[in-house]
Amino acid sequence: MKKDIHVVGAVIKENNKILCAQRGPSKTLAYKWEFPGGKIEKGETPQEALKREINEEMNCTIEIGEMVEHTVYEYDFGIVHLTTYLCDLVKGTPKLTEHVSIKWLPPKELTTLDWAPADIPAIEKLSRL
Ligand SMILES: Nc1nc2c([nH]c(=O)n2[C@H]2C[C@H](O)[C@@H](COP(=O)(O)OP(=O)(O)OP(=O)(O)O)O2)c(=O)[nH]1
Repeated sequence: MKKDIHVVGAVIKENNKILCAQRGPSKTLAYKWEFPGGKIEKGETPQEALKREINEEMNCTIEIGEMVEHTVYEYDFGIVHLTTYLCDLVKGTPKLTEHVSIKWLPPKELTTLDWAPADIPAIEKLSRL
């Protein structure tokens, strides 16, 4: 049986643009675009996990708002349960640490990137904003 992987992603919005991050070459889903975030650890709420991940990954602090989308997507390596939240930056500027590239795009241009398949429902919702 495939393992269930519970993941949270931050849709960070500033000046009507959304932060998009590109995965590195040595990762699963190499070079795909995603929302910064990661796996929820034991005992964490989704919100706690997301704040921790953004702190670790991008060196900044966020405030978490409404949920955007929840999707379940079966990859060959496991079943990803992805929940995305609208977020505001409260401290710091997102830095490249784990990702090879980051971009700020207006919602309507999000579909121009090659997103991880689990993200597509969120991208479709956001691109209609
Ligand atoms: N952070 C994030 N992960 C996503 C998104 N969409 C999506 O399918 N994923 C997948 C990629 C990973 O398999 C998993 C998140 O794991 P992670 O971010 O903590 O770990 P990782 O990059 O080191 O991944 P891995 O190489 O260990 O699989 O969820 C997304 O928008 N954001």
